[in-house]
Amino acid sequence: MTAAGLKSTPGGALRGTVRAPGDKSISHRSMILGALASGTTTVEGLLEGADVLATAQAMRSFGARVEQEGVGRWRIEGHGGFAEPSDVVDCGNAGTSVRLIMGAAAGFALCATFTGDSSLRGRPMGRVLDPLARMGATWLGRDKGRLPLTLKGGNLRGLSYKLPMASAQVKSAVLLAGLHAEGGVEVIEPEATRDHTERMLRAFGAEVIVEDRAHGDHVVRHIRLPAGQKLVGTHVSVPGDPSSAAFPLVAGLIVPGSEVTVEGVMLNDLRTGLFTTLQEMGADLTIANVRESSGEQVGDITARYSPSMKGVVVPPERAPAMIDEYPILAIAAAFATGETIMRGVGEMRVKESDRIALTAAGLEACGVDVEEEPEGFIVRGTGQAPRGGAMVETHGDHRIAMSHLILGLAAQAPVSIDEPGMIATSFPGFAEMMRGLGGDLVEA
Ligand SMILES: O=C(O)C1=C[C@@H](OP(=O)(O)O)[C@@H](O)[C@H](O)C1
Ligand SMILES: C=C(OP(=O)(O)O)C(=O)O
Repeated sequence: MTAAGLKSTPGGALRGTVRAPGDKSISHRSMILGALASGTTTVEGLLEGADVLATAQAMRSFGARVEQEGVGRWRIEGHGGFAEPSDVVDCGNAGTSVRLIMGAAAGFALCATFTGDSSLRGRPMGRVLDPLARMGATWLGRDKGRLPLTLKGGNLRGLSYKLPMASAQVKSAVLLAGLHAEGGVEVIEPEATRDHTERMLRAFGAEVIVEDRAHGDHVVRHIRLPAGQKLVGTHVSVPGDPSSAAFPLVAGLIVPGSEVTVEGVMLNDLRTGLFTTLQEMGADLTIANVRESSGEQVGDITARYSPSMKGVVVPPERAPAMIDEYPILAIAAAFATGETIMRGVGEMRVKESDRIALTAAGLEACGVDVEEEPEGFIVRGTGQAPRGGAMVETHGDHRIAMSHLILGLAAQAPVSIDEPGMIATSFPGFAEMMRGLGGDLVEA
């Protein structure tokens, strides 16, 4: 028997105020740093999505006590280090989970075998294994460092590592390994990526030195973690996830008559590239009540129906600040007039799916003119609602699923997706939230 899909049908205006679910990146890190630290870490607002729950389970297998105390409220008792797991560590669908945990584990004299679901087993791990091997870790696995693989850590040397691609996961893996490397580590970022690991390491008591150095008109970020850091448990309040808020907000922009507010959205400028881009397209997107929470700015974002959006060229250097948001940007672009050109996003091809290929295929199936390039794509909108009326294959990718369901709320005919269960990796409660705003989403 195959599981039912999910179908979204165009209907009336979306209206209401909702709260963004907890940020996935920060939720993963709160579990991992809590387990590495000595003492108690308490977390509120944790995203209880499948990806983060996989990290919680992994932290138990490395010896931490991890308990849920209420909705979004968790307690982690860390022992100041990782113990050797007695079984395979399964990180499910979560790239952030496995890459950060491999980095953290490499600092200890232990042997751990990692695996994941079929999507994660197809994703490149060499990008993390290369710097870890240069620090002295060893690993054994199949070709090109695909999972499953076994990592042996301990006795690490320091490293100065220039990131070959803009990846916060690789940066974080090196920094976490660096906690137990002789001489500390330095990561050099030609393009700044989300800085949640650096911020949270500081909140746990570590010294992290960040320096932006000008090279001509380009700024290169140097992040240094000196040797001998001790992490101490703390309290983490997780802000709302801008990558999840993107879905109800884009729905508000494209469904006629809508007004949707998402409260408590993190506004870290290394995450808000989508909102900047939508405003450049002419979207009626306003940010209010900006405040600080646990070292991050948060605000309430309101999206009002915006029938006159225009296509734009998205600057490639903005990609790290919105890398997970291109599929939903492409949906907004399909309702705008003119070309939206998205380049410098080759990293999209190595996410949960090849997101350039699947976004292009899904939009084309819904009657949208899309041109795929090796490292980007162009969406040509007509200013009219696209035809819709397709069953979109998601290859188990939560963001591809949610993006096309949002399209279906404003297209001329319903859109269905397969594998709706995967949405819970990052946004459990997505369908209920959209229904609460007035969206017609039903099993199909
Ligand atoms: O560090 C993180 O929490 C993440 C970094 C990004 O991946 P890359 O580091 O591969 O760019 C992003 O796509 C992912 O959803 C979460
Ligand atoms: C790419 C993503 O996550 P991860 O790399 O953690 O699987 C995502 O959530 O869009």
